[in-house]
Amino acid sequence: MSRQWHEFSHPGVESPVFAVARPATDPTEAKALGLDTWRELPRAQTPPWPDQAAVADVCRVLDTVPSVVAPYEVDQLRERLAMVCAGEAFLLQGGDCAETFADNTEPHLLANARTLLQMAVVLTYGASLPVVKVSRVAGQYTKPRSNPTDALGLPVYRGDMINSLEPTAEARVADPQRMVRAYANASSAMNMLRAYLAGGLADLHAVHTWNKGFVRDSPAGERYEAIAREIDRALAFIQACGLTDDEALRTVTIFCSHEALALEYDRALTRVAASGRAYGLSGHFLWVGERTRQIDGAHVDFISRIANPIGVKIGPGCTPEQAVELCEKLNPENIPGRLTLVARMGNQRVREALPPIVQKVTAAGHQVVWQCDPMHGNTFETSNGFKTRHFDRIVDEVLGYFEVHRELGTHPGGLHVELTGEPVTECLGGAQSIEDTDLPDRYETACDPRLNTQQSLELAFLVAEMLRG
Ligand SMILES: O=C[C@H](O)[C@H](O)COP(=O)(O)O
Ligand SMILES: C=C(OP(=O)(O)O)C(=O)O
Ligand SMILES: [Mn+2]
Repeated sequence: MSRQWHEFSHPGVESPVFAVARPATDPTEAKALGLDTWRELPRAQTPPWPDQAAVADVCRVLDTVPSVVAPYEVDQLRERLAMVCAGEAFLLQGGDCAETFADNTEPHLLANARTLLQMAVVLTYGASLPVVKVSRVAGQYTKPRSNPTDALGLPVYRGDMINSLEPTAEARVADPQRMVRAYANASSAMNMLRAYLAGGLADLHAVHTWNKGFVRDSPAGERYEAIAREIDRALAFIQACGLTDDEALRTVTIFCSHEALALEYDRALTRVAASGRAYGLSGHFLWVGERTRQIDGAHVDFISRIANPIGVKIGPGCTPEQAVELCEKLNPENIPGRLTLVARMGNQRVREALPPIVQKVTAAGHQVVWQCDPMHGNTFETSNGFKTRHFDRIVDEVLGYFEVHRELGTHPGGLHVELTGEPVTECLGGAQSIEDTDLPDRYETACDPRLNTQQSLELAFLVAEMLRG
């Protein structure tokens, strides 16, 4: 057998891969691109930095470091999301509510990636469509909060990029140096993920073998056997056709995403591409949360200036008119794949709150990806003091979201979930019947309760059933 490898790929010198982006530090250029306009605007959830000069010092460092992602990757994601927009693909986004520096470890990152990939295989089969995989990773270090103080009366934890979860007054002081640590952690997370993915972590056969293990061991496995068997048969068919060595079966891309909340960080990691357009290169996909989506506010302005695919969370308080305004401001050129509207209505509201929004946005001709976040509208506190969500309500919200889109003839484009690849006990229910008395066993989240591995896969199988109608 000859031993040979391809040392060089040949993208061609015209390829965007060769087009190096530059720091967005030239004041005239930055002004023309509007990259600092947000600084003059009302801003919710501002990190309480005690020393603005220290913030500026840190940002000067981040202004010129190698970015976490590259512009051509960002464009690639936007193109894939354009397929979602056109009903030709499905979007799966998931990961920790809040990443932490302590948990930015290989085991944690790989477990989360593996769970996302396992879900993606099931959904690919269920939807008979390619699945775009986006993780909440490599930058999900900031949190908007309901109250400025916690139950102990301390300044609230706002994510590892801003302060520490440790419950002391000193640890809760916002520290801009944390942005440098966030950048270092984000870059190393992407570095490791890219390496494992290139090495075959996403091999379709391996991922399906893990899923078969899940079906075998899950108390509700029987319900999922039919789909698992069908996937088995499809893979056997592919093998019989001699397609097993296809590169596409072994490698996939996982894009990274986070909430654009600490705007100082995302602005500092903005670069100007060769095209002259600004890219937020702290992540492939940046979104603005329910608490910061004010149309004339800082966050919406900032993401309006970058060329990335972007998202906005919309809760039950969002009016159809507000949704249309967001589309006009964030995607004036109506570029497909540019804007994702992430509905997080709660299972009791989704069936009445979502249709008028979808109708109005569609009637106005806006092309958006419709994504369902069935987590954030279904959070409550148990009598023993744990912030949690019930699996049944999560499933019901997804069901409601599919019903709405089926009724309106629009594409239910994707799912956005908080999950981890570890056997935590943070959300109630699922086949393991987690109850409130089980929550203290492994309640490890730094912010919101995540689906554990089993619950994530169960959700994927249930959604695959829904997708098959
Ligand atoms: O992740 C989302 C928000 O940060 C979270 O739901 C707000 O949580 P809080 O109500 O505990 O502040
Ligand atoms: C804060 C979040 O969501 P939302 O803005 O929808 O509350 C989140 O996704 O963690
Ligand atoms: Mn959350």
